[in-house]
Amino acid sequence: MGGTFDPIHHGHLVAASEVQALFDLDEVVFVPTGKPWQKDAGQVSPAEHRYLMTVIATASNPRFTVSRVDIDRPGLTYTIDTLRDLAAQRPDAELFFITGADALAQILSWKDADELFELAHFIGVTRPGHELTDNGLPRDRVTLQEVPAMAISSTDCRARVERGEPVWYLVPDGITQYIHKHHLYAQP
Ligand SMILES: Nc1ncnc2c1ncn2[C@@H]1O[C@H](COP(=O)(O)OP(=O)(O)OP(=O)(O)O)[C@@H](O)[C@H]1O
Ligand SMILES: O=C(O)c1ccc[n+]([C@@H]2O[C@H](COP(=O)([O-])O)[C@@H](O)[C@H]2O)c1
Repeated sequence: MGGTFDPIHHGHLVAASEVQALFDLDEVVFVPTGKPWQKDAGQVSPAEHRYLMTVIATASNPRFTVSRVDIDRPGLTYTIDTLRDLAAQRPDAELFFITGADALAQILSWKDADELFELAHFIGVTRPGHELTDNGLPRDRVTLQEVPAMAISSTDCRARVERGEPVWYLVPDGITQYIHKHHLYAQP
């Protein structure tokens, strides 16, 4: 599962857990982006903070791991490179890329979109406020999957912290503590 994870929240974790169980996946690899090219670079927290929060949030699940491939690769982050790196590290694995309905709708604008579908099967999960459609996508390489709806976004979590509002229970407890300890999201 790729994402900016700024911060990781329970929407990500529920989606990953549900897909792991339904597709009987051996491992869910969370891959924090290095430099997401479709997001404003100045607005994204340093990669090491996002990586560490992802490690903390996933530590208790034996099937969840975190990969540094995107944050250690210089330059902008493209999923085509993520999948090539993961495939090289796990030559025998069948790869699935878990993504939200909003990201899936944009996938044809991603770098080397055609080749993406050769490297992985894409699982698009429901996300409140975004319709789940696979228009124009190869049916045999994309599966749409309903997961329990969690109306949580990283944008909202950041805004809540900035306004001094709680994010308890939207993110794992360790993430709330990490955000406060490191004064993320422009807290006073
Ligand atoms: N509540 C949610 N339910 C299901 N999928 C989600 C949810 N939140 C995010 N996702 C999906 O997880 C992936 C990574 O998301 P990302 O890290 O960008 O989080 P985000 O909450 O969308 O962040 P932001 O609000 O900063 O854009 C994306 O594919 C996104 O669609
Ligand atoms: O490869 C691309 O061109 C591309 C463009 C936009 C997003 N992505 C990937 O989609 C995932 C979710 O991205 P985001 O920005 O919604 O956090 C993450 O793994 C990104 O690297 C990939």
